[in-house]
Amino acid sequence: MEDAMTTCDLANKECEPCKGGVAPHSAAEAKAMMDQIEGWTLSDDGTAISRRFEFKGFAKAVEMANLAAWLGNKQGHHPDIGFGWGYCEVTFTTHEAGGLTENDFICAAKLDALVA
Ligand SMILES: C[C@H](O)[C@H](O)[C@H]1CNC2=NC(N)=NC(=O)C2=N1
Repeated sequence: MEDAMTTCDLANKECEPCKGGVAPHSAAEAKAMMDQIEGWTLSDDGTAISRRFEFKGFAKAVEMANLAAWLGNKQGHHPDIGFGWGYCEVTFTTHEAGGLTENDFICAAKLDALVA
């Protein structure tokens, strides 16, 4: 039996271009995916995942924002990013699906791998 997908498997996948008409994960499917990523929070409505990175100072927060932006651009799947002194908050959702798809979890796992 194939063992459950792990973070490293997800991190080795590439995002599929967001095609319209793709159904988002159900809340149950999204919840099941959460144990394959580290430190992310599922939104109350189950449509997005966020991770808050905390740092001393502003420069590291900007660096993290740039890293998340670079990853999103490379994958063609873009995060929403908020940052300020001491923190950077990264959120993934699939806008074209109106919720979460595998792309969001792939990007989260890739970001986890970059900061590990
Ligand atoms: C045409 C282009 O691939 C799409 O507009 C992409 C761009 N980046 C995206 N990023 C995210 N997070 N969700 C999307 O639905 C999305 N769509």
